[in-house]
Amino acid sequence: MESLKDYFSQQKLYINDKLIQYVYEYTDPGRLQDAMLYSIEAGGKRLRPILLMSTAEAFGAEEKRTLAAACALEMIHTYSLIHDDLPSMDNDDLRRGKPTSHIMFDEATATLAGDALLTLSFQVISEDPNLEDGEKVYLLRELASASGARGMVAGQMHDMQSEDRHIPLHELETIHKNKTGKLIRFAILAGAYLGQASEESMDQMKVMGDALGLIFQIQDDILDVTGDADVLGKPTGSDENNLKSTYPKLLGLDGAIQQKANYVDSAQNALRSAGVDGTLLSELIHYLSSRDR
Ligand SMILES: CC(C)=CCC/C(C)=C/COP(=O)(O)OP(=O)(O)O
Ligand SMILES: C=C(C)CCOP(=O)(O)OP(=O)(O)O
Repeated sequence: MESLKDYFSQQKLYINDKLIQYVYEYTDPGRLQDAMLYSIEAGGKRLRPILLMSTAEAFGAEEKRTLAAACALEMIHTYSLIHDDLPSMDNDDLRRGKPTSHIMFDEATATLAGDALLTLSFQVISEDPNLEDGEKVYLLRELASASGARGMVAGQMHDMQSEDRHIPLHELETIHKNKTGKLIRFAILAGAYLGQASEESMDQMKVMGDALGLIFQIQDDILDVTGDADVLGKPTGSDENNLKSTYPKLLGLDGAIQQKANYVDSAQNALRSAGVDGTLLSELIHYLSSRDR
């Protein structure tokens, strides 16, 4: 197999082309389209669509059947970052190594570009010619649930409400499971579903998806303390500045690293039990837990 880096670059190109194609196909020239393209083209590792497509591949799904869900997921993720950076939320100036949308355009345009990416995500799944109607309903339901008022949006609300106060570890974990974990869980779930995984395999993949979401967020918290803003493409130290509770703050840096290692074990165990060729996914777990992203 080619190296993980080559695989990533190849998948990224493929996903980027399709994302841009969708924006042109479903929007008209003008400021809104410019703002949507600006954030989509600003970069980003495309981890969520890559996870979705890699899981689908492990279960033998045809690649063309995975692209709409993969791009929809990245659109929702990109919208969430645009809104997360707004002055009313984290008030950040830099994202993906570039000025944030509200700095480049203005606050109203950034809000609307986020709204348009969110709604476009549901449109591209619902109109995809490679999916059966039942599959579309499943994907739309799971994506809405992962991103909505009991998913990512709930996590963001809870996160904001926890600023400036000490919260216990179980509460921090609930925030992360919703804010970051649910989209990552969707990537794994949707990939396994499109590959027609058995019920038993789906159950294991859900466990893996939950663990991976926490691994991802713990690493993000760690990098906010130890990372390099130039490598990350966003400021470091913002959790400290916004007085946010994080794993390193609650457990200390070593404790956070240990907690992450526990979740890596759970994710790898669940993957082994899923009865699938998990070579690539296993490498991805390792990559997500260790990379200077
Ligand atoms: C509905 C909305 C707006 C959801 C935002 C979800 C999200 C994961 C934001 C980034 O979190 P972060 O602030 O911890 O990360 P970063 O350091 O990248 O800003
Ligand atoms: C959920 C969090 C912690 C925000 C950043 O996510 P990524 O690290 O995946 O950001 P991009 O590569 O997509 O910019």
